[in-house]
Amino acid sequence: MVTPADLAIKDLGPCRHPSPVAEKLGEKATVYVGEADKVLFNDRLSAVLADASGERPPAFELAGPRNRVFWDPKEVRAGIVTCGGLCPGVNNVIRGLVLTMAQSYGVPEIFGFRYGYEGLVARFGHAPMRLDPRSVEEIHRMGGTVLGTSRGNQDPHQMVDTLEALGINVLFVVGGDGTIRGAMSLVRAIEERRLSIGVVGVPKTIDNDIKFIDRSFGFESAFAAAVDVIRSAHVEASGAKNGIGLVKLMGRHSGFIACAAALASADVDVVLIPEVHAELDGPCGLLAHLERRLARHGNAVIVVAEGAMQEHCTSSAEPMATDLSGNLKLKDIGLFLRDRINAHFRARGVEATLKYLDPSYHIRSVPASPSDSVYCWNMARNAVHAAMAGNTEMLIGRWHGRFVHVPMPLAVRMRKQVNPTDDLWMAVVEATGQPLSFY
Ligand SMILES: Nc1ncnc2c1ncn2[C@@H]1O[C@H](COP(=O)(O)OP(=O)(O)O)[C@@H](O)[C@H]1O
Ligand SMILES: O=P(O)(O)OC[C@H]1O[C@](O)(COP(=O)(O)O)[C@@H](O)[C@@H]1O
Repeated sequence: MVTPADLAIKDLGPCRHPSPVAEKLGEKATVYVGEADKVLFNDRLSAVLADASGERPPAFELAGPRNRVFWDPKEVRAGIVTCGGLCPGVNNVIRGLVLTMAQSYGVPEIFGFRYGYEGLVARFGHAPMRLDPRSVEEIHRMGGTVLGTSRGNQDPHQMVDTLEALGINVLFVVGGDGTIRGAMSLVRAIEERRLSIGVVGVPKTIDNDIKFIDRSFGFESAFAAAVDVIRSAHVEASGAKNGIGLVKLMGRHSGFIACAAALASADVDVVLIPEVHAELDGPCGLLAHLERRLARHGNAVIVVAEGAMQEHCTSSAEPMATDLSGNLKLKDIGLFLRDRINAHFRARGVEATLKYLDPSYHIRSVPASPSDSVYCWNMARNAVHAAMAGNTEMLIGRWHGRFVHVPMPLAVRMRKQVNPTDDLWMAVVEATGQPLSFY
């Protein structure tokens, strides 16, 4: 077995050291490439990956400030862009990037590109914002992103045109898997032109579904907001005869928000997530379970992740629509369940009162919680340290409690999902008393 001490720089696997930016500048390159003791080797992950694909396990360089930096801070013109869906803490990350660049390194010019990757394409006419410590002083108090965001693919060459025209040499992308893929195509275009521009990512996902990020920023704030809504659903359900509270939460492919919010509220009787198949009908189906629950307790609270049970409301004949970024547009499982549950009890002559709550956009637009605020700050400052050290095509990860440098291609290779045989799902099953699956 390989141990950290065995890992020389050449064994860093897919990490790009020295970075392509450093390689291009040859003699001028002074990038600090790390030492063996700065490398985090992950046994558990190695076992998983080796089993699945026989591939060499990845090793991550620990994040943090370096003794020597690649860029002369006085010559840095930095850019920040935020893409995809909103998430609590994006403003904290912007603020952290600006403050660390300006105050720790003395970077003189920082541009905030507006409305996601659109802001990097001249024809949209979104002039970049100038950012400095003063302009970002208060932004962490608000949800959302002061830069704006968007979905939709943009031509990487047109985006590089803008970076080149403004003389940007370090770009921070704050976004999810789509944004990271966009950043990778941007890096290809930068390389084709043999430019020296580093691209560093801060992973953003309310769904908590990016690999090598134990817990994504904003996730905790979002599920804390969901807990309040679940409480209301519980109050409504308890106050009615055969009361049912049905809460739909975000989570396209991963049910982390639903699981965490259900566990934190302790008021939930059924959790439905994309990773665990659920039948509606039959003795082991959801409807029969609900009937039994109402007979015994007189009320029930259900939390459903938006990506759960999609097979019940889509037909294979009907092509799935996509949003501008190419993400599948899901059918509304909340409304579908509301109607099916109501119809089921009506058909049986059982008087039931169902209240449906959909707080999706509410929970992702709240300001960051105190612990997410600390986390965002650490993500941002480590991203700046990584960028100043000359890294590119990487993002800041948090893996087994350590901030690390994760190559972008590795981060998007597979999606993080709830494992139905692992602790989180077991905890949900034990807390709710629901079966392992409705199947
Ligand atoms: N494969 C891809 N190649 C290039 N750009 C992409 C790709 N996938 C998504 N993008 C772009 O990245 C941005 C954010 O992607 P999106 O999927 O909307 O959100 P997120 O980054 O949160 O997953 C959008 O502008 C989108 O068009
Ligand atoms: O804002 P939109 O386009 O309605 O998107 C909703 C989607 O955005 C999310 O909140 C986050 O999605 P991304 O990570 O792709 O940005 C999903 O949970 C949800 O399905």
